[in-house]
Amino acid sequence: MSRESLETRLRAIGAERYHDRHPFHHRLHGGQCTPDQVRAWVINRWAYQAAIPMKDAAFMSRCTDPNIRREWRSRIEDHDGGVTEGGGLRRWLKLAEAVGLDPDYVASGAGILPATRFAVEAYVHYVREQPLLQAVASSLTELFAPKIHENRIEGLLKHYDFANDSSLSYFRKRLTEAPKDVAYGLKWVLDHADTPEKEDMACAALVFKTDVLWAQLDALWGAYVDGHVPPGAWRPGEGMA
Ligand SMILES: O=C(O)c1cc(C(=O)O)c2c(n1)C(=O)C(=O)c1cc(C(=O)O)[nH]c1-2
Repeated sequence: MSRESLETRLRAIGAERYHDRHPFHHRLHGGQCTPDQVRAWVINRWAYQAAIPMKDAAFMSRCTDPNIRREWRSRIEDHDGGVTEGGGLRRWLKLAEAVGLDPDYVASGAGILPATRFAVEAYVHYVREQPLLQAVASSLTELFAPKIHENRIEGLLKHYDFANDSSLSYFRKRLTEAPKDVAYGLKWVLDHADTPEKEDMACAALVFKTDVLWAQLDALWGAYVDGHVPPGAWRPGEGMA
């Protein structure tokens, strides 16, 4: 298979399975979420945000080639930032404050849905344990992230009072961060998936990752749209500023 056809295959996986197609995102971006459903999303998505730099550290701990580590380390910097200015994590907590939550509550990870925690942990374990090709390929959902971030900025600004440049700064910043990460990741995968078996492995990694993302939104829907909140998970009214 050529590089082009592998890239086409990877993009087709996104077109079919990326979480922009999930009904929770349609609801969120279309203005149909209640304030508590938005809060539930902010609280649970923190689990993913908090785990991303840890999975990138796990990835880097496995790289013997300093060239890969040099490229990869900005991902951790993007999320953690410096002591004074912070990074993506701190920007996420600005969103938490804007929707009325106590940022310390959100950052504590309390109230996160069990299925969300399991999905996020599965991603970190996957990147720690699978061959590097799959570990890199699993990050390629970011090929599809700028489009969902743009749609989200537009949808939230249009429909919700809490949305403004400050509360949505996380997403705005990702629009410039994600493309550089994914350009490197995609090239690396296309360079290294040089047999049909490896191509299949790269595609399977991307499918796995779309499942990680989808499962988090299924959990959110079950708890806060259908109303089956599991024991110990956040209940409206908790963790408010
Ligand atoms: O809002 C989203 O839909 C979304 C999706 C993804 C993704 O596709 O995994 C990431 C992000 N955002 C994101 O902000 C982010 O920093 C990020 C890092 C990664 C990764 O796998 O390394 N995915 C994503």
